[in-house]
Amino acid sequence: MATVQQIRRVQRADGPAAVLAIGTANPASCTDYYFRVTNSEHHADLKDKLKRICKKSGIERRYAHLDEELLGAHPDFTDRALRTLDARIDMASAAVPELAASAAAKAIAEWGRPAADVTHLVFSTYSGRKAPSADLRLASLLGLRPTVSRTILSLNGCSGGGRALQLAKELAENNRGARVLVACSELTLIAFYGPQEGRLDTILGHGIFGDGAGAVIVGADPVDCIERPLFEMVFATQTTIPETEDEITMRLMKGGLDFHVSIRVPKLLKSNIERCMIDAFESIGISAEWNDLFWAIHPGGRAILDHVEQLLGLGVEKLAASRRVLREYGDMSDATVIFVLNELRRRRARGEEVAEWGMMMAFGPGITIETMVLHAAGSLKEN
Ligand SMILES: CC(C)(COP(=O)(O)OP(=O)(O)OC[C@H]1O[C@@H](n2cnc3c(N)ncnc32)[C@H](O)[C@@H]1OP(=O)(O)O)[C@@H](O)C(=O)NCCC(=O)NCCSC(=O)/C=C/c1ccc(O)cc1
Repeated sequence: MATVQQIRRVQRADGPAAVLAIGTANPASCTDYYFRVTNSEHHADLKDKLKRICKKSGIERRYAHLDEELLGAHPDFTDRALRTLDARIDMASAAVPELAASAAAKAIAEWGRPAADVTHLVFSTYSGRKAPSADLRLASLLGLRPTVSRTILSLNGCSGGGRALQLAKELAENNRGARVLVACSELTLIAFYGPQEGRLDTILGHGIFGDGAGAVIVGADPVDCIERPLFEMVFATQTTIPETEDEITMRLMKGGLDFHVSIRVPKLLKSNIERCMIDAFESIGISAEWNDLFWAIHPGGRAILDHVEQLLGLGVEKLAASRRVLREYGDMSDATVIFVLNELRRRRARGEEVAEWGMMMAFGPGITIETMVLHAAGSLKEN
């Protein structure tokens, strides 16, 4: 008769969890219509503020599911005082898993194994308020098996990608043979409003947030000749900055998702992230020079990247992956860090980033800091 310890040993994977494949997707249309379609041309001061934020944002393009045609059919979305949450949730309930499915299909194709080999699904979105939720719809769109073990993370905001990847790491390392699909999918339609005096968060949101989905396959002990690890997931932690509950908030109201991002966020992160990084590397007994690492920092805004770069004395190329994702897509909340990992692996494949060890960080309401130490696996390949 086997002992419980022996059973546990057999249940656990031998090696560390690794990112085995990455896919991303965005809606087709770009967002450049805000003041025109919200009939707000008369808000000259807010228009100027949005221009100032856009100019300083480091963003050139963003994508949105809510295009002019859809908004034409739902003009009430511009007024946060109207009861539009149900209509927004209905729209998001269909579109969020569909966008996730486009990203996941690319990740599964790169992975090289059938979708039915996925054993666990971790889905993060702030757009849900329904059960069964987007994870089940995604499982059905992809043809995952009925025994797939699903977890949905809701309202984790921009740190949701980091949380989902950490959960995937734990699942993969504690269940021999597990293959975890992580999917993060966000559509800003849930929080789309016309400009309003005194609601500067809306202007900030329309300056920097965009729609996107990211998917990652995570597993330990890769199968030879089929699975090719990109990044090994070596160590992960979550930290909450004390007394910052009110700095980033999200709340579902009758008129949509009400969010607040305080102007203090970049400085609060600057004062707290280095401790998380030092603690992470000390826990695994590795001493790291910050410029010797590769970096996957959540680009929640240009100011955040500037603060991190300045604090750690990073060379200009070190945050290039985060800056490129910010420039091309904006802040897509929890999906963004997956885009950064995808960009990093492209840069590695082109020889533009050669560091062996790396740091991934995502930030969200709490203020929560998700930290993961990564190790670049040897067999990097282009998408
Ligand atoms: C690109 C920014 C916005 C501006 O650049 P800057 O170098 O700071 O420039 P300025 O200091 O001149 O600021 C330009 C204007 O932006 C204004 N601003 C500067 N942060 C702010 C501010 N949080 N509020 C509202 N005005 C501001 C600032 O007051 C100023 O207004 P004005 O004097 O009238 O020109 C920069 O501050 C920046 O990158 N901020 C980081 C934003 C940030 O904290 N992101 C992390 C959290 S993201 C997050 O939680 C997402 C939640 C989310 C929720 C819903 C969704 O659908 C999707 C996502």
